[in-house]
Amino acid sequence: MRVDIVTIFPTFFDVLDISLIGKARGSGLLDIRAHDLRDWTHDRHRTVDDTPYGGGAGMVMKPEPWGEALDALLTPEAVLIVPSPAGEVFTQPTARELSAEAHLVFACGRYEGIDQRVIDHYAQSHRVRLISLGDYVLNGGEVAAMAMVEAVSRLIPGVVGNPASLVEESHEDGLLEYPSYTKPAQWRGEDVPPVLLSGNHGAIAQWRRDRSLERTERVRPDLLPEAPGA
Ligand SMILES: O[C@H]1NC=Nc2ccccc21
Repeated sequence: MRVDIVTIFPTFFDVLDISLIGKARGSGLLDIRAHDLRDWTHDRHRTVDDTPYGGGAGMVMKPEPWGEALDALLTPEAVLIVPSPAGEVFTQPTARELSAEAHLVFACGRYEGIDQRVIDHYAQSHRVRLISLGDYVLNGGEVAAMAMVEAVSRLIPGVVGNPASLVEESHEDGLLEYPSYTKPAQWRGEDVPPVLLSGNHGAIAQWRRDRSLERTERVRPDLLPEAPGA
């Protein structure tokens, strides 16, 4: 998978050089590149924003630099992802969908966002998706893009060493993950649940399922299968 990220803070994505994503980049499984939007400006101040038509606080990102950057980076099959609080909420099914794509281009907006004409222009020729991380306010799209790149990349075969570890995870089966334990069997007077030491795989699977349902019911009842809209 190829991933292009356009941002005014390209060094923000240096962190992608480490850990699993870094290894996958090295092995060619992932081709992730961060680009500085200002490379597509031509004035002395490398201007990327201006005051909003209609007035109001804040600044809006100008369409020209975005047009030049996206013309340079988009391929016909690319999905243009615009992190935005006005977008669909990013979920594990979204991550799974996007992990099947060949090319993702993230347009990270700052300030009050990107001139709407950029989104409308590319929607005529490409699949464009506005995606929100959730109902809270960030200063720009970079943190959202980072979260999405990690959630999507780890689903690509070969990126995460043991694919089985992708299955028993929170939200993979639609429920929250059961609690996990490792050695020592006793710690500060607390014992590991005995069933986990029993070697009875059927009982262990049942215990884990019960804990997963219990936790989901307590913390995220909206995820339960019979919940409306689940
Ligand atoms: O305001 C944030 N809320 C959720 N997602 C976002 C994505 C990009 C920019 C800003 C946000």
